Amino acid sequence: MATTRPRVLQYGKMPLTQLDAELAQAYEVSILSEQPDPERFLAEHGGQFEYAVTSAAMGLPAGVVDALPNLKFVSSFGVGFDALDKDALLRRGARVGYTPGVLDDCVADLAFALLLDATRGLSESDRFVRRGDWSQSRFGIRTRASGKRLGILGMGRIGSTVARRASGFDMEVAYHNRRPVEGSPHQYLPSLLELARWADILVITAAGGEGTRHLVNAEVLAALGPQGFLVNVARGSVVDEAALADALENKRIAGAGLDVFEDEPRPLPALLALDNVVLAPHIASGTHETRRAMADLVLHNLQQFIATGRPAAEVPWSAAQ
Ligand SMILES: NC(=O)C1=CN([C@@H]2O[C@H](COP(=O)(O)OP(=O)(O)OC[C@H]3O[C@@H](n4cnc5c(N)ncnc54)[C@H](OP(=O)(O)O)[C@@H]3O)[C@@H](O)[C@H]2O)C=CC1
Ligand SMILES: O=C(O)C(=O)CO
Repeated sequence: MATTRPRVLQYGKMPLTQLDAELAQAYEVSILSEQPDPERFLAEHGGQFEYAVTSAAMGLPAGVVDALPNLKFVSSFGVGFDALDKDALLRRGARVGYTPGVLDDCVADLAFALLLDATRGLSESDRFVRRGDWSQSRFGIRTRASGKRLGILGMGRIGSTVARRASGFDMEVAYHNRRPVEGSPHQYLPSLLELARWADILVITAAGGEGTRHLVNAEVLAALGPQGFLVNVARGSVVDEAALADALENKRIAGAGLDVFEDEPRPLPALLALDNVVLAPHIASGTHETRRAMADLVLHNLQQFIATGRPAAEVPWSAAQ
């Protein structure tokens, strides 16, 4: 007897190619971005899908959710859920799975890579050597990273992994969240401005979305000060990028390391012209090991939901339904 495989709407190609193949093997998959006319496809076939797969980067807009009247579950590749339309999903009563925890180490590693690069001028020194400048001049001396005060905005899963890395660099750690973390050995500062004044290096690991939009603004950057460094591995939306470019250009902060931007994949052009900022194309979770673990959780969440009505890892506002 022929078995019918569940139909899955995949919003676009996944950030791990094997996952596209694995999904297609286990389910009857339609990739929306591959349809010649996605809107027409949704209008004609939207009612056939109970399950959808997407990623933190692609998200899922209200227009798509609204065109899937029977949607029950979305499995998202990534831990950030700011690009998934919460209101539309809650209206639909669809649940949402995501991939927390499995990427913490690699994201914290990249935060440290950016921190060390920004403070020690590693990328800039690489450009210096390749240009042949070494035979004519000396590369300027830079700022020590170890032993400094590390401020963490967002002491969650990734923030606390960054804090563990910091102990190996003999750093003092303080943090700001909306609420202190029970049992945390680190100092809690009730305002971001206080944290920025205290810190030598401010690392952003807070969730993105409207609640954190432009938390790091010109005032916070001024508080960080001309010797201070900013590292962002969370979301570009947490930082006022124009204010950051202005602070970097006018040396109101010393430097920055950024993996995320307000309008990806288009960092503000002003940033591209500056030597005191290191730019990465949103790669913090981009290792073979971590992307594999994320893919496994995307598949597991989908299987679990189909079997039991609950995914293994569910976005908090979805679980609260
Ligand atoms: N660059 C990349 O490739 C990646 C980026 N990310 C980003 O990192 C983010 C963090 O992930 P993760 O650590 O797992 O998430 P968690 O939910 O564990 O941590 C988020 C932290 O943000 C804090 N926070 C939320 N809102 C505010 C606010 N308004 N002011 C201050 N602090 C706030 C929370 O504390 P509280 O609730 O007490 O305020 C919490 O400590 C993700 O949301 C994602 O956007 C994740 C993976 C990869
Ligand atoms: O997981 C996330 O939220 C990302 O940004 C990509 O890993």
